[in-house]
Amino acid sequence: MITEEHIRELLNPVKDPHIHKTFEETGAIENIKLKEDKNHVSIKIALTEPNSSEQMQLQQEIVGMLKKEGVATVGLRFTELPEEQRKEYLEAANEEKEANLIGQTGTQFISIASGKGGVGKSTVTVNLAIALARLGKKVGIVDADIYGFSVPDMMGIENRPQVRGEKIIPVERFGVQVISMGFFVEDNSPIIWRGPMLGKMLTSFFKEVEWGDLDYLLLDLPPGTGDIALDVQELLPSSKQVIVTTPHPTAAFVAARAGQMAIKAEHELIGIVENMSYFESAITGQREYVFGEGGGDKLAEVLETEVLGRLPLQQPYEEEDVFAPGIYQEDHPTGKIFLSIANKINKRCGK
Ligand SMILES: Nc1ncnc2c1ncn2[C@@H]1O[C@H](COP(=O)(O)OP(=O)(O)OP(=O)(O)O)[C@@H](O)[C@H]1O
Repeated sequence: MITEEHIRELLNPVKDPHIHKTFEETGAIENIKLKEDKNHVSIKIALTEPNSSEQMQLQQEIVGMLKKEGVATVGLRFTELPEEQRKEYLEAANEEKEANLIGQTGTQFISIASGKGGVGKSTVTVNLAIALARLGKKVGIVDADIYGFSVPDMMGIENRPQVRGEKIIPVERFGVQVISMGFFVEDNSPIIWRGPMLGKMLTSFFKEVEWGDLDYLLLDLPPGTGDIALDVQELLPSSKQVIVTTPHPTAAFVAARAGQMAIKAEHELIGIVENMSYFESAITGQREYVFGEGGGDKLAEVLETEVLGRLPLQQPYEEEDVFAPGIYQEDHPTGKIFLSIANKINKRCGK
């Protein structure tokens, strides 16, 4: 009959499927009981994620191993590792996964999401990235808004990325490293993308680009809660999210769905940016709430987060020497609001 010691020896190198640590490292084997008369073994094992599909596979693997050693029947019981240990392991595994993706550790991914199109998501992404760079941070943008990529135009980028060896070098503008779907499309022609291609495209934007050392990588996602948003949640499990809405209650209601999806996937919501909040008359200074009021606050209440800032309805200055139609200069009233939002985000991310 097999001994307890032999079972431990056999199972110690088996890995917890979600964190790639061995049972010996996690202390997963909580209990082993042998019934010699019936040649029966029962084992209690603690995992980071019990009841997953990976657990079924593991179960078969362990039963197979023990039967090979002559055990007649095997009873397995799975429990969860203690919460603190579990959290620590999962966070480390997430970081490792993301570091493998872009070839470095310590980058905070922030996805910029909205419920519907045209609310200013790309405007917020590029200006927030530039504001973070103005604070001295190393910042990148992935323009993953495949149907409506507008980042290159907004930033006035005319050149295309260079290729060095196997890697694509992002285009640098205003101190921000940029990769956009728009760089890889001829003549602005529309693209028809299907599910699996989207996932591949996003992975290439991380893996095949030489990002260098980044503090923040901002992702401009397509509006809504489609495939790309799901891919991001899968690929970047510790990414945080900022939601852009207009003050109109309907826009906020739609944006709530994007936020709820992030919460479900345990992604931290940093907060809401309310865009086109008001129009301020240059003559009288009086504010008019052209698109309604209260959307951002309502959304923050529903999603239990805060409004990071409210942006007025106002165009950037047109400066010929730095012509970039979507960028607010540092001394522009809206540029100052972006700096204040960037400061809040920086504090929240502990950078
Ligand atoms: N606060 C603002 N004041 C004036 N114009 C703005 C403001 N915010 C955005 N815009 C303008 O509104 C238009 C849409 O903005 P933007 O492309 O950022 O939205 P989006 O949500 O990313 O849209 P899409 O989902 O279609 O990509 C742009 O022309 C932009 O310049």
